[in-house]
Amino acid sequence: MSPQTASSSLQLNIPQPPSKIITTSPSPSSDLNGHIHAHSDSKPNGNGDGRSLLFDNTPLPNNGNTQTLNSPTTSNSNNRKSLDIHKTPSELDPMDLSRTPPPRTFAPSPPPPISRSDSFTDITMHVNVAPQRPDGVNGVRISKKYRDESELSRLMRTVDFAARKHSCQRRKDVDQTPYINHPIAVANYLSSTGITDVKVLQAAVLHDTVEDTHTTIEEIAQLFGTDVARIVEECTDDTSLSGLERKTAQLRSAPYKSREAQQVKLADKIHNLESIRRCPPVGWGIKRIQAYFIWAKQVTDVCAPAHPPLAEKLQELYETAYTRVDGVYHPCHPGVCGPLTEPEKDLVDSRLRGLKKGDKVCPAPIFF
Ligand SMILES: Nc1nc2c(ncn2[C@@H]2O[C@H](COP(=O)(O)OP(=O)(O)O)[C@@H](OP(=O)(O)OP(=O)(O)O)[C@H]2O)c(=O)[nH]1
Repeated sequence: MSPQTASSSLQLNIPQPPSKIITTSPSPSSDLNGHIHAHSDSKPNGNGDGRSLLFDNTPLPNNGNTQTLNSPTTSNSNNRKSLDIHKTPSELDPMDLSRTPPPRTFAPSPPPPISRSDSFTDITMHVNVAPQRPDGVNGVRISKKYRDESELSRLMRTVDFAARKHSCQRRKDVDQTPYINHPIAVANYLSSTGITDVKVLQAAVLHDTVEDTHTTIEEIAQLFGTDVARIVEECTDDTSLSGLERKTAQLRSAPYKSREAQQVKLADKIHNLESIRRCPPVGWGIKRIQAYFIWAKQVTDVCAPAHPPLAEKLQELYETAYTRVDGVYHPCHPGVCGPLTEPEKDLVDSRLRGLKKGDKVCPAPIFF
């Protein structure tokens, strides 16, 4: 949790259809009962040695019951990941996320399955979700005064809203970069790689507001519409879970998120990974960096078909990202990275030059 804000949480019931087939539409991202959790926390500026975040990257043998999720862009075909969708959660080793399946069938009387045809993940899933309530996000209408607004104006209002919400928060890097730089960068990754759907860009800008600030999904629905609110909800982790549980939950729910939420996820991860490569969070050792890369690749491999241009950039990052810790060069993703060349060593050095714990940080923000 952030040093700036106290932590509290409230639980909201977001109404959903009683039972539905997940194709590319809203997912059980927060939990599978249709609950989402709105939090008034800010990001932990936590440090750690990564001991609790070490994930096995060993590919599973395909036993015929396994759905293989392939990155479309990888030049490294032996890095494909398999998710066994037939084990129950209790059969899983929580430390072994490469073996973590997505949730199984939850609907008591499932309707006929419909295949996901817009991507080659081709997984069919029934999820039992909470019944619709009239007071949830489905019943929320965007405020009248915003209904005739231009898209550009709405996008700028979104950026302004997120900037206010994140104004007290800082990233975990040594410079304590203003937190808002992250959601803006996430939206920029999307718009610069061909995403023109303003709702996706708005959701990218807002994607951490519910998880990390005093913002509710209803507030977002009222100000920016239910489509944006749903994407944000899909990108919101349940912060009542432990860090490891959240990582597991992201892996499990990733295949069932809407295309739009998967696009935001890809951009979110690429910015976090680039940030780690350029300037790792203070206190992160190599084990924690590698654990984050290994886990992030598992998530982004699943989301890759939603936006191939970003998936390609991610693959390149996994194959080339090195970092240096205590004078030793390490691949950020040990399973995928190629050998480090001399020019790349210089690149790593120039990125990390002068970076050390306890360095003077940016001036403190001015509050009005
Ligand atoms: N790389 C990087 N991450 C930072 C920095 N400052 C804050 N973060 C946030 O920290 C999270 C990654 O750190 P973790 O240790 O894995 O997560 P945790 O603090 O939430 O447990 C990301 O949260 P998230 O957006 O919810 O993403 P994710 O964990 O869902 O990927 C990221 O946005 C920074 O300087 N560099």
